[in-house]
Amino acid sequence: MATTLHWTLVPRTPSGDTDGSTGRNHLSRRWTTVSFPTIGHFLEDGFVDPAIRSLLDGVKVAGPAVTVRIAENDAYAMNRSLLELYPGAVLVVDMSGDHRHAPVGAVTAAAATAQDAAVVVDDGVATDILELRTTGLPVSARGTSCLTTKRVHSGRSAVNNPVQCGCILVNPGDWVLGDDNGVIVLSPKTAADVLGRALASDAAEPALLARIASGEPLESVLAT
Ligand SMILES: O=C([O-])CC(=O)C(=O)O
Ligand SMILES: [Mg+2]
Repeated sequence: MATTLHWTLVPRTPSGDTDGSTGRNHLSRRWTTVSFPTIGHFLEDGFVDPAIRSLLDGVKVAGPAVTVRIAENDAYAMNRSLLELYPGAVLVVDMSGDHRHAPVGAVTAAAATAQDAAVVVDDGVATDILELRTTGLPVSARGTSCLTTKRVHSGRSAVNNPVQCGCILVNPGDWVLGDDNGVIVLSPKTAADVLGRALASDAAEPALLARIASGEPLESVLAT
């Protein structure tokens, strides 16, 4: 079955950054050309627990993080974080270790879509999977459940603070890259450093594959 790639919009930052050469928008456009697994050839840190997987197929997105930590089933914290989203942003949800209550579903996805957010990465489960597929908003999560968050407040919830997601520390504004392979979180500096190296590696790979396909002895193709 054919799959659709869901690319992020080029994000507009809350401050209206439209930098054409070195800013966020420029980086976002360049992320669309790099293979995310190539980054795994260069870095050891920033790779979110692979148990957090895209619930939709054919997803490839990149955008800056808006974060929320949800404690004690607090659905209101999720609502507050939805109000902080901006075009191209990635909502990163820290469930404080709760992998039973789903903070993301049809209503959340509709609100995130209304804010032109790119994707939701949820260190917990999601719900309303049928509606999520229809909405088309990419959501990465540990799985699905019918048990949801509740209309309760928790003083331990927080929006746009550093959070943990899939054993990775995520700061608001970090780059979040996600595709069907998994999710990567990079500080702006690391992201800027690795992008050129990853693009160069991708550019070199077709020649390597062509040498293998042409029957060249593997001893001469593969470094030993
Ligand atoms: O309210 C929740 O906890 C999640 C949900 O069902 C929705 O966003 O539709
Ligand atoms: Mg729902």
